[in-house]
Amino acid sequence: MTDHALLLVNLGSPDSPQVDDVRRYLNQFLMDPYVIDLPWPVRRLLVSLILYRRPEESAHAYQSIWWDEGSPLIVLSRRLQEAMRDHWTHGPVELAMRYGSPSIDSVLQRLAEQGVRTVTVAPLYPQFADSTITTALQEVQRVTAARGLNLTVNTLAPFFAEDAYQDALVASAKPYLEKEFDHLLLSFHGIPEGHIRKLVKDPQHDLRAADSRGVSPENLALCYRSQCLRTAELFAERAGLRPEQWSVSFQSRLGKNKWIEPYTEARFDELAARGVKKLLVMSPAFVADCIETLEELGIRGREQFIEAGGEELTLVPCLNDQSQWARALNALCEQAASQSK
Ligand SMILES: C=CC1=C(C)c2cc3[nH]c(cc4nc(cc5[nH]c(cc1n2)c(C)c5CCC(=O)O)C(CCC(=O)O)=C4C)c(C)c3C=C
Ligand SMILES: [Fe+2]
Ligand SMILES: [Fe+2]
Repeated sequence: MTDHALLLVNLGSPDSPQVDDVRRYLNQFLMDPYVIDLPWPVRRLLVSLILYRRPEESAHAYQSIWWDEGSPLIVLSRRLQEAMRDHWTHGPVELAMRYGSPSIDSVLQRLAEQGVRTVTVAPLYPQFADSTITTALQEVQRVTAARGLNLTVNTLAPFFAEDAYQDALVASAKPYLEKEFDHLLLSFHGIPEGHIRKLVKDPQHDLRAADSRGVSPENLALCYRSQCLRTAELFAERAGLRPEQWSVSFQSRLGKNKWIEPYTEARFDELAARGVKKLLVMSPAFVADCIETLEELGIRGREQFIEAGGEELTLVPCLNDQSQWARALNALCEQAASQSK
């Protein structure tokens, strides 16, 4: 059977690190109602205000991490796509981006024209959030309906607790954990608390909880923050870390709303003040390195930590196209494909 495609979906980057391309990308990204969940006129006004200054700042940040081949996120996702071609035997392996290019629209149309009948969609996010997974799957549904594509679509569920993913994560971090370090910070991308409150109706659910132990399966399935905590707890257990050796934080806050805590920026200062000199940082919300890891943590975060009295910040690379991760992802996608048959 060669008519069953695997479609990897990631977030996407600007076409170039120039201000105009960054503005266009940010406009598409931030006007997504799953990202800024305000009524259209208010969202338009807010995004226009953000676009007054942000494109220049972000372009500067993108320029500091851009590679000759392009955006690290796209280049690394392409490399993963190539690696997956050695494993996925049911048809083509494609890559699409939720924002920018290659768009979900262009890739699904091409697959349908090639005679593909079934698509297993793999959003490349270990944890669930409306601003990542829901919006990507909605776009797949929208395009399929709008273009009248005759495609059966099945999807890979959030995989933060899957053994194959956790094993790959531990294997990727092992060389770093074997060297001397004072503390491991697991920094996840943040989201506004309101995004979680909208999904988790249980008023008892604690968005400030220090761990995910008391969380019910129903709340865990909808709460991005609890899933991040659980990702870290499972990782630490497998990696044999003691509780005082690691902690969790959330980065990339945008705007004035309350985002999930603790904030990564605050943790850098606290850890340095506590005497941590050698800090390891990993980001298990991303499967590919991107501006958030390379610039926010690797450049700005390092500067901040060292100014606060730290000595060394080492970034553990994301899973990228590591062979154990490609095998693990294929096994997870095979499961997703067979469960839907
Ligand atoms: C882990 C997954 C992600 C979640 C959840 C998420 C939510 C989210 N993001 C923004 C705003 C921005 N994010 C930006 C970059 C970016 N975000 C993710 C992933 C998640 N975002 C990735 C992989 C990237 C990197 C893209 C790249 O090209 O490398 C940016 C752009 C960069 C910048 O200007 O800082 C913004 C803006 C919001 C508002 C949000 C939840 C509501
Ligand atoms: Fe983001
Ligand atoms: Fe960021």
